[in-house]
Amino acid sequence: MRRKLVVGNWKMNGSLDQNRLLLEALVRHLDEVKQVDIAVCLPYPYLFQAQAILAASDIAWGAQNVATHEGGAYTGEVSAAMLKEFGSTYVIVGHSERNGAYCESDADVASKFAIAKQHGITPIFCVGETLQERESGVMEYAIANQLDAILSVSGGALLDQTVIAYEPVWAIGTNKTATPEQVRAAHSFIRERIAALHPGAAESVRILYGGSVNPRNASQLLSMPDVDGGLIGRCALDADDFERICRAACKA
Ligand SMILES: O=C(CO)COP(=O)(O)O
Repeated sequence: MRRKLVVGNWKMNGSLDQNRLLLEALVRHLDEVKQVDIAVCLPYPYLFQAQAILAASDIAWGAQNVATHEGGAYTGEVSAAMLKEFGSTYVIVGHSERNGAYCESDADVASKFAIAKQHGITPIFCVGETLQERESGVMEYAIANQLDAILSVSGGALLDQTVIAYEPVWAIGTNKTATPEQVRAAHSFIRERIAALHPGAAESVRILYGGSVNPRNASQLLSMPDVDGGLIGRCALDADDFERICRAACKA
């Protein structure tokens, strides 16, 4: 039985003052929510602050990206070892906002995934189709390609105990949530694809849905078969909304 996981992706939002209020509110609101795992992935400069405020709680924290290299002359990059020093449990890799704007390749994402695992950080690997791919009927092909990039570099065994987020690009930040049936179909496709290569990993990997999840649609989306939680953008920036989504996940 997989435990549900709800992760807030704060993206490039926050300030020391805003974060303190939000993190302290999350600690208070979520103190008694024990049935699901909860985490926030915030911008690098605030990992230290998250560590200070969340360490005594059950809420985990992590980053939104990681370097493909261990260290050295890579201006502007942040290594997995550095994330680990600040207590990061998770790191998001392959988010579509990075693939598009920063030209991250499948090979880059596969390296990030592998290096995070080597440092004991759980990668949250994002996959998902564009609207054009869905409308032209190649959605499964697109997702399979993204998955295979990881499977070919890391092998199925590395997927054990990791997290995949299905985030249809057209549903991110748009209020166009995928329907429960679309979510179910995509999640079951992802699990079957992994099972074909590595049945053990397919059972343990948690598959989250991300894309315009809010307190009103969370119960239905998160209770679909093969959905093991959510990756939440905008609604993770509001303590009440995030709490309601976490509570919905408990009942899902
Ligand atoms: O990109 C997302 C999470 O990684 C989803 O963002 P929204 O929940 O704001 O649509």
